[in-house]
Amino acid sequence: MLHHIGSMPIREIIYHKKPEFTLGTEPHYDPTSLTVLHQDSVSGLQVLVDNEWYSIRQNFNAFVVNIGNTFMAVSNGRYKICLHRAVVNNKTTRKSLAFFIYPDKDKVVSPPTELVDYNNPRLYPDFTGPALLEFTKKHHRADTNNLHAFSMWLQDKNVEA
Ligand SMILES: O=C(O)CCC(=O)C(=O)O
Ligand SMILES: [Fe+2]
Repeated sequence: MLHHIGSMPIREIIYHKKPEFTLGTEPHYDPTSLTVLHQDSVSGLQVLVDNEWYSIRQNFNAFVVNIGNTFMAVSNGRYKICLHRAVVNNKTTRKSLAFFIYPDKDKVVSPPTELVDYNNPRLYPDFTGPALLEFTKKHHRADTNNLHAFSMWLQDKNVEA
């Protein structure tokens, strides 16, 4: 289900219970700037740290804030994306509200000059939100070179244009 508040979509995700271990979402990075998640009292969200999956303790009174690829690019790599997935519970249906924050469509994503210097060269080229979304839809990459792959794709696209 997709609701819109201004240009910012909120999605209600319902994971119906399944008897066997099933993935609700494949491991992925969010293309957003930030994703704000509100989870009900059923656990299911997991993050990959040092090659191990850890469950995020569910807390109805808290939000989980995920850094997306756009934020990683705008911070010139200082803030890191985190691979995550949702697993389906075998006893209870789980509900999660996801609030996806994207840059305005026509804004160029570029890090502030303060974050770029000799020791911290530009990691990613300028891009727009819609270009990153197009890439994410076409190539669902869940590896740490996600933004690098996007940069290469963007270059090829610009050469073609
Ligand atoms: O259901 C969740 O808690 C996570 C959903 C998610 O990662 C996403 O929609 O990008
Ligand atoms: Fe996600």
